[in-house]
Amino acid sequence: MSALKFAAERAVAIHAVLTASKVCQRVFTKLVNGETITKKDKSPVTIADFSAQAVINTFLHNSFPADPIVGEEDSKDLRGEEGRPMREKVLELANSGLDSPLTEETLIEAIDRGMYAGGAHGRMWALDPIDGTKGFLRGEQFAVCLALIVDGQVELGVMGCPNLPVDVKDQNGEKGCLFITVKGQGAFQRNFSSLTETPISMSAIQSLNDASFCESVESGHSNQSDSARIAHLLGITKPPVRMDSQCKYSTLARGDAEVYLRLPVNATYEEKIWDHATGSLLVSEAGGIVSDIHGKPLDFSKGRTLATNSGVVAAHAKIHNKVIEAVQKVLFPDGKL
Ligand SMILES: Nc1ncnc2c1ncn2[C@@H]1O[C@H](COP(=O)(O)O)[C@@H](O)[C@H]1OP(=O)(O)O
Ligand SMILES: [Mg+2]
Ligand SMILES: [Mg+2]
Ligand SMILES: [Mg+2]
Repeated sequence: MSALKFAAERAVAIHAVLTASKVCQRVFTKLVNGETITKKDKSPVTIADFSAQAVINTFLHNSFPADPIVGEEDSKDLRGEEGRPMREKVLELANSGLDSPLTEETLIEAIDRGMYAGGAHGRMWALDPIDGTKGFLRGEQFAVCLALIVDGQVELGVMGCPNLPVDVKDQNGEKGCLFITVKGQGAFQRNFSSLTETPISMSAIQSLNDASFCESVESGHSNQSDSARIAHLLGITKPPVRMDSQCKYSTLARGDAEVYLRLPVNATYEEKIWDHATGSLLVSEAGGIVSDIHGKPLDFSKGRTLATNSGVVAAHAKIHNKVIEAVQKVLFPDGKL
């Protein structure tokens, strides 16, 4: 029997994401002053974001040295005298997850290996070292997300969700889930603590009345009043499941909710490829459809952003059409785009 496609990449990605997730867990709830800064775009970044990117980029470079990486973070804020205090903390934290320690120089190099511009040709990795940094800082959900993109198509995705309960019905039980998917090979979940992978799939609900939908905690990331109107139009009665990060996609993929709405709050924001690559493949391999608000597939070939898409709508394949109809009715009542 020949090995499954991307078996080597899958194994490396699992090891890299699991190690980085544990690095993040090490400082989770323990961040002190000087370990979080605000980026130019006003979003937060912590020593854990930088360390997780350094760790994953190092694993990728060791195994696939020719592969470029589109990663969210860069080393600007860690450079020079001003960046020294944070740089030293990032170095210590990153090295806690690596067998061969990085130096200050190789740390910066590792982080900046994520500056690739993306595009339509060849292999590249997309990395969000901590997706949902705001959730991480609040002590809630966040995800370490890594995907392999080949010629603009997402082929593999691994997501670590350190704070996600292994079983949604046991919110106080074990936490720490790893989600794994390869195109054409299905979607799987395993616990951080075990090697056993279990296939997951979306729930096949009969009626939208029974559905629940996920959206961002942050009203600045997704329009929550539009989503309430869409849910009402669809006959959804359950309150929204608000959750940070791509944990929303894994929540759908394992059947704990049926619809994910990410509705633009302004006309200029372009979604980033690392915010959707892993999650969207998980959902489509679990039986769902992921598109933008117009029903158009997400296009990962346009560079670092989903420049030709607007928002995200994910749902079980059987109801995706209906959800798009409702989204269009609410967002474009005159039929104009
Ligand atoms: N205006 C915006 N619209 C949509 N997403 C945004 C916006 N601003 C930031 N984000 C991104 O939303 C993601 C978190 O989504 P969620 O709210 O679903 O957890 C982050 O990756 C964040 O990017 P960044 O990492 O640059 O802050
Ligand atoms: Mg993100
Ligand atoms: Mg991030
Ligand atoms: Mg960020």
